[in-house]
Amino acid sequence: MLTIAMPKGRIFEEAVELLRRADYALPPEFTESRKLVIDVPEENMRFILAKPMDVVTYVEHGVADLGIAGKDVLMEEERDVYELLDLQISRCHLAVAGLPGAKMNEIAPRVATKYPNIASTYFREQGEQVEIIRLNGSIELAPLIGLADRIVDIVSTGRTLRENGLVELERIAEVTSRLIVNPASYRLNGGDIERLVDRLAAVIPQP
Ligand SMILES: Nc1ncnc2c1ncn2[C@@H]1O[C@H](COP(=O)(O)OP(=O)(O)OP(=O)(O)O)[C@@H](O)[C@H]1O
Ligand SMILES: O=P(O)(O)OC[C@H]1O[C@H](OP(=O)(O)OP(=O)(O)O)[C@H](O)[C@@H]1O
Repeated sequence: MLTIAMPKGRIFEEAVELLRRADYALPPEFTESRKLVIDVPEENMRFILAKPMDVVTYVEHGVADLGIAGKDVLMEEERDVYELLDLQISRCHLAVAGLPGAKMNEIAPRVATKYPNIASTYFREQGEQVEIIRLNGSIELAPLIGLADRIVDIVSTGRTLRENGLVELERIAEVTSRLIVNPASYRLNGGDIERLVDRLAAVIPQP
């Protein structure tokens, strides 16, 4: 049996839709219950529903064979998992943003983000030394109230930036969700996993 860690939240619906398009008969309880472990015996599969940032942890520890995770999450923490497939869902990008015209503080430049590793690598590569301030959400607030000069965050429609009077300054990376696998499980269950990959690959929307 294959165990798949699914990200709750905004990726979930698109991921379920993709699996259904690939002909996986997911029961209604998938979208209609609060259950966190859902067995689909007809497919010899078990799904666990986790926070998006935690999916990689379940897969790395081998309690899930496979998982679906945003490229942003995979970039932020180097984990011992393989990326098998770009699912082309939940498309967005990572960007640097700030108040229009506002310069970085020359003495103590600060960047607020939910992605401290991505942000510090990016600014280091630009040759800029900045202090990274980690926040858990509402990142756009930071420049508005003077906590930071810049933010590094996800941009999708651009609405949150716009409605808060911020502008995108630099694009860091494109983000879509990926199918990831535990390396040991891949060696053990290669055949089953390849069949799943083939079924998904056949229905992935073209970029
Ligand atoms: N507009 C968006 N904002 C944030 N994440 C997005 C967006 N569009 C797609 N994504 C993808 O969705 C994932 C985040 O999903 P979600 O917002 O449900 O989780 P979360 O922010 O970790 O959870 P929570 O808000 O409950 O802390 C990201 O890792 C990213 O890959
Ligand atoms: O470009 P947009 O379509 O406006 O989407 C981008 C926003 O969505 C995410 O926040 P989320 O809704 O996850 O809330 P959060 O601030 O709690 O992270 C992200 O952190 C941005 O704030």
